[in-house]
Amino acid sequence: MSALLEIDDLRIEFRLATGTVVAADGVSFAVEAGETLAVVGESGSGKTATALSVLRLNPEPPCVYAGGEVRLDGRDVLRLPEKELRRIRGNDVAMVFQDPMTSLNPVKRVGAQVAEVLRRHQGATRARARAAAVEALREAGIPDPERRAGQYPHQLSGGLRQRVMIAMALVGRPRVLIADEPTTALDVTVQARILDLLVGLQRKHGMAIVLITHDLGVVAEVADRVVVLRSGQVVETGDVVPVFEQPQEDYTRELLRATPKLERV
Ligand SMILES: Nc1ncnc2c1ncn2[C@@H]1O[C@H](COP(=O)(O)OP(=O)(O)OP(=O)(O)O)[C@@H](O)[C@H]1O
Repeated sequence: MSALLEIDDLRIEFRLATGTVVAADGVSFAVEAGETLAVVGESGSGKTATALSVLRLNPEPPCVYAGGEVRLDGRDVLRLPEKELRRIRGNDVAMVFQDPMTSLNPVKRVGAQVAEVLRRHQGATRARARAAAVEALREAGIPDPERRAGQYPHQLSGGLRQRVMIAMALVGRPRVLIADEPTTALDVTVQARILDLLVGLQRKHGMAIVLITHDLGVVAEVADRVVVLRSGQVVETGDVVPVFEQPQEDYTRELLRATPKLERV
């Protein structure tokens, strides 16, 4: 049986005037419903390029998907027509990024931004989308969501803005959530609350999470499995506890050494 999301021997190239950068060089991993898979590795190892490939969101050009497949329910996303890709984005697969200020529209009320996702992807009526948006904000842990829905991004704290992003990502009930450094910009206590929120929503809805992070403390706290990337290649993969307790590769050991404290191990 095939997994919900399977990345199979993926090769991503950025063909630049200065030469070709290989961001993914034969990357393979799979994620099941209800599971959290962390992708870790130093800066430039290909984490984000690999994550964006799941929705075919790397800019083409300079990006070329030069080999392999990204299968969602067995269908290769990289070979789907744009119309079907649009249906998958926000419906089956959603993303949360590091910096909500750049992803939110500064001149639009946050409730309307959440509602728009539903209208765009699911053709919901205005009234239903509005009600669902308030519910999504509530589910994302935003107090007094009716009032907050009428506010603009700059009126919210960084933590609340990230919760709005999570509401936008989850309002379409995606089966896969790709979270790229979702808490990196936040201070430590807010980080912990946002991670708790994601884990809670995952339990409730059974979605798969692909968590991109350089923070192995976060991985230890929330992930089931981990993929260690280096220069576009998977150097080590497995369940988090054995990989962290007995890493097989020097590169993984170095990453672990660079992490100040790991609570679970
Ligand atoms: N749009 C792009 N145009 C050109 N090169 C790119 C582009 N996106 C990524 N790259 C290159 O691909 C390689 C992998 O980048 P990627 O952003 O996936 O790494 P990363 O592991 O996510 O790093 P970070 O932790 O710094 O975000 C890097 O060499 C990067 O410069």
